[in-house]
Amino acid sequence: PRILPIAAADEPILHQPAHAVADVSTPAIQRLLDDMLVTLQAANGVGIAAPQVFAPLRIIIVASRPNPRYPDAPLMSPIAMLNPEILWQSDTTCSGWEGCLSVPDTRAQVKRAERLRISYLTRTGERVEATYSGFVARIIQHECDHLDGILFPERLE
Ligand SMILES: O=C(NO)N[C@@H](Cc1ccccc1)C(=O)O
Ligand SMILES: [Zn+2]
Repeated sequence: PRILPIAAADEPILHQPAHAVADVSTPAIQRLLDDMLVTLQAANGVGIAAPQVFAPLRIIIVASRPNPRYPDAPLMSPIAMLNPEILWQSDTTCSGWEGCLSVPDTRAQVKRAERLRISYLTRTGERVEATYSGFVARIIQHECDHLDGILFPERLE
C-alpha cells in the first residue's frame, strides 16, 4: 500500500457526486482500500472518502481513534464502507467540531444527526446494516457528504 495525494478543497472532484462500486472484489478496489487506510493513518485522520484521493467512487473508511487532532475520539477498528446508504437519521442533532483533510487548518462546529442507521457493502462484499451515534455517526455523515460532493463548510448554519 502507498500514501496517496489528498485533493485540496478547490479540486473539482470534491464537488461532484461519486459513482457506485460495481464489483468490490477487483484488485484495483482492494488496493484502493489499502491505500486509503495508510493515507488516512499518515494524516492522523479519523475518516476518509475516496474522492479525497481522486477516486470518484462511493467508498469511505471510518477509523475513529484518539489522536493529536481528536484526543477525545473513541477507539474503533477501521471500517471500509462501500456504497454506503444512510437508511435513517435521528431528528435529534448535536453540534461538534469537524475538520477535513481536504480543508487544512480549518475547524468548525457542525450540526449533525446524533444517531443514524447505515447500510453498506464490506470489502468482502457482504451487505451490512448498523447503527451509530455520537462522534462516529458524525464522521460517517461527513464522509457520506464527500460522496455527494459536499464539504463540511457548506454545512455551517
Ligand atoms: O477529511 C476527512 N474526512 O473526509 N477527515 C476528517 C474526518 C472527520 C470528520 C468529522 C469530524 C472530525 C473529523 C479528519 O479530520 O480526520
Ligand atoms: Zn473531509
